[in-house]
Amino acid sequence: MTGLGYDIHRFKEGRPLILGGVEIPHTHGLDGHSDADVLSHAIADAVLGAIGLPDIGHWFPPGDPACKDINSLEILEKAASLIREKGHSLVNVDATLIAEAPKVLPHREAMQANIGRALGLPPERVGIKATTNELLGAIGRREGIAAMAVAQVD
Ligand SMILES: C[C@@](CO)(OP(=O)(O)O)[C@H](O)COP(=O)(O)OP(=O)(O)OC[C@H]1O[C@@H](n2ccc(N)nc2=O)[C@H](O)[C@@H]1O
Repeated sequence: MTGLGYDIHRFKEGRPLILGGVEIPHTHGLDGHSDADVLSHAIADAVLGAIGLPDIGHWFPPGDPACKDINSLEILEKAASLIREKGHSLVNVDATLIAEAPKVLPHREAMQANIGRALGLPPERVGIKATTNELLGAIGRREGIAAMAVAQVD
């Protein structure tokens, strides 16, 4: 089965920028109730969607004090454990980050390692790409970062 995930977060000054569990130097971080790791959120929704489970907002409700500043690698761990509990196994995930800045690909291997560890996958089964939005729309105006992902589950 295949699952699809999408997320977007606004930039906010004074927050660290966390993507795939890696803190990336930048002028702004992302706003959110959790650590706002937009990449991990998109991947988690793809994993959950592959077997028809409710999305991350169901398991980690926005505004729930228990989720305040949560490390989103924990969200990935939860998604992967739900897959295993239901008797399925994760085959691979693939994601694209959409951001004008900063350059994220220098951090690709660190993100692959973190996400792979959280999901129980080797790094080569965690695809991470990035693209700009060619200066178009909110992402093009550097107002935030979006991510989309797919997951394959047996
Ligand atoms: C990771 C967490 C941890 O608290 O917070 P953030 O760091 O993003 O703020 C949340 O799980 C982040 O959940 P996320 O799914 O992005 O939040 P929202 O967009 O506000 O959606 C919350 C819930 O409302 C549901 N929803 C959303 C839009 C819509 N038109 N109808 C809906 O029923 C979604 O299915 C989701 O379960």
